[in-house]
Amino acid sequence: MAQTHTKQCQMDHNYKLEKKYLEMKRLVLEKTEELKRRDKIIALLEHEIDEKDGTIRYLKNEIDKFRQVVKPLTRQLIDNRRNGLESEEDCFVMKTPGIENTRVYHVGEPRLKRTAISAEPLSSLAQGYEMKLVKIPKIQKSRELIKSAILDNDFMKNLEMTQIREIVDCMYPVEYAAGSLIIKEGDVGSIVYVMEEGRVEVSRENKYLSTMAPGKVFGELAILYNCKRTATIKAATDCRLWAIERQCFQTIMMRTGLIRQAEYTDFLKSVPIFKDLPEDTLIKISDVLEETHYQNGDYIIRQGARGDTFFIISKGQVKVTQKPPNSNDEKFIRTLTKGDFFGEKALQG
Ligand SMILES: Nc1ncnc2c1ncn2[C@@H]1O[C@@H]2COP(=O)(O)O[C@H]2[C@H]1O
Repeated sequence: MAQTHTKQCQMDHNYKLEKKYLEMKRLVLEKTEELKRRDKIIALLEHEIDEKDGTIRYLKNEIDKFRQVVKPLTRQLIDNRRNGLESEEDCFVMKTPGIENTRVYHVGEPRLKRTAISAEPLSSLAQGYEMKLVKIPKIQKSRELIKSAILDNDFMKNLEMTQIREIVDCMYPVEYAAGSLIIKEGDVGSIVYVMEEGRVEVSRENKYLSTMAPGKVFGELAILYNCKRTATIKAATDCRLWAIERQCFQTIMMRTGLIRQAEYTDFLKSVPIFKDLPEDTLIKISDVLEETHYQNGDYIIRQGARGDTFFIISKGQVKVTQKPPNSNDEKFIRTLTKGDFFGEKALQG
């Protein structure tokens, strides 16, 4: 009897132990699964951090590039001020012809005041820059690569599509062996490159800045801003690049500028108040005209705001309204159409 009782106790004990063991096993499995889930989250977060680090590095380099071009321009501005040139626009002359005409305002984009104006009319700049453009045949894949590299570059993405197409047409292939020097910091630059194959390393004063892979533009700053090469670029592997010479690049900029100048001059001739002005005055006015787009319902000028822009309508209609004092209701005054102008008080200073 006592033996049976002991056996029963032993069985109960074993049963409890087994139950506990199974419970522990379940817990271990649960925790292992939990750990795996957490490891996955950690891996995801680490990947996100890596990506963000990459973006930060990229943005730091973009800021660095902007600094490189702003520095000499600011220095020039300060020097000119010291030398007695008062007006900001008199001092701030970008020497690259046509560049100032490459900005395209997209619908809905807030309008910015032009900050860099060449003092010389386009027509005089054209002389000496115009050259015959030679088109280099290339496969569609390379054409796409060059185009998307330009559109990916903050300094070139605002070029017009016709200009981008011509740059794509004119780029010619060049090759550099691993280790060779492509651009030397401080040199006078004459070529803009697009990477097709390989990797290049960018450095300044022997300090590493970044590595560039296919689909990137480099060497654009010296050509766009007429400054010395802002960094050194070496081929980290064998590289296949596309290149375009400064003169060819400027001819493309110039051509579009001149075509636009002719279009604007023609437009001004169709506006009654301008039509009797001499041709050279019309050309000067067309050099400083900027095309701006507004969507239906957008306000162009607000009553009471300080005006600094004179507008001529080239397409569409503009409604003029006025709020009488002590009233919130806008009273319709008139509708203006093509050739009409407004904001003329801005011209009187
Ligand atoms: N911080 C940077 N990161 C990446 N590229 C740069 C940086 N600074 C300059 N560059 C590129 O290096 C090129 C050197 O010649 P450029 O100054 O003509 O144009 C420059 C840019 O294309």
